[in-house]
Amino acid sequence: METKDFNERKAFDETKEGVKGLVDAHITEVPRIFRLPQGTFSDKAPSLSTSNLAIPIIDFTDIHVSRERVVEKIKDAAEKWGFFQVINHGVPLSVLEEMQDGVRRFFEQDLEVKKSYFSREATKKFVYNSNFDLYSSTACVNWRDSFACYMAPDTPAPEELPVVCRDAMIEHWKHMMSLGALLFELLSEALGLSSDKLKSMDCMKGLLMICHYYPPCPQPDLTIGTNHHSDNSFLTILLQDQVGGLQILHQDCWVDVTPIPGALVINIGDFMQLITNDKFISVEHRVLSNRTETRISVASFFTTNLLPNSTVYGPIKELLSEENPPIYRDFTLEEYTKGYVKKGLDGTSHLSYLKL
Ligand SMILES: O=C(O)CCC(=O)C(=O)O
Ligand SMILES: [Fe+2]
Repeated sequence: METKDFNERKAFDETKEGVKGLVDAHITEVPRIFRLPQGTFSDKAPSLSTSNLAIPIIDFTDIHVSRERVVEKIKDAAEKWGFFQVINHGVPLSVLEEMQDGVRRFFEQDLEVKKSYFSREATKKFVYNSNFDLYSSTACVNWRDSFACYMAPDTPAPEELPVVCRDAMIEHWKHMMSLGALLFELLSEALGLSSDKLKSMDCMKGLLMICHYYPPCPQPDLTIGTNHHSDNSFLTILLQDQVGGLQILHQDCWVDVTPIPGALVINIGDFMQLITNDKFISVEHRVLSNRTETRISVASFFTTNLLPNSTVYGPIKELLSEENPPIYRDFTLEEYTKGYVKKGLDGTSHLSYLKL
């Protein structure tokens, strides 16, 4: 990173006010460090023929009576899209709405209180900052502020969480654990394995909750809310509001993940692609900025990421054969995540790092 770039990033960081601070100061032009390289949006625009493509929507209403049908749909979505939306998943709408309100309350609270949570220390339970990869990524800084908290395996005590979003986070986390358990069962079945296979591999041991706040942007075409990336998780459950802007790369086209009230977006992460030996795919996605509205999202990542965890993962033996030999070497989540964080969301996949 050039010195000029570094200095500008540091100055931004030291305000501890994030992107919201710039917007509150009524800037009219996007600062240099947030600007995308020219032409970014012209490479893979959704073409006319694919603009009506939509990621699968799976209804869990009758899951108890038609589990096989749901498993079939999940299998198809995990193999071809890496993304699907779930409706009638059992998480009450009030819990989801309260979580979004909690995120808004956190970012819009008294500035000094908010700044007291500002940190880049990976060991802290709860951290608020803007762009986790601010000092490592060579890509432009993103138009987004975030806070992050490991909710499992060691769930924080309520006092360790900000008062404005504490109850909402705990309630949301409980529901993510039960929905996560169901999803890991269904995914195991979709792989032709016993229902508890993925859970028994500790895929849900860790849950990292990251809440994003995307302020409106005066020049949305010059920057981006989240650079394209795939997730370093086994599975991610995403709650997005109704603003829109999330897109996934499908058959070389960017496809909108259109918000559906009450739905949750589910996506396969890198670790799932690795252990399924590419049967399920971890798909790249990004978030566009917009001129008028603040967007809020809550991502629940099933992973222990940087927490100490010596479990060694590799392609699941039962899925391998002579015709389907392992594509990836063994790894730990910590090792993978260190490389992922160092690289940052620079638009390249980290999966190739483990290729045999
Ligand atoms: O804000 C979103 O909708 C997506 C965020 C995301 O992709 C992530 O946190 O990995
Ligand atoms: Fe993501």
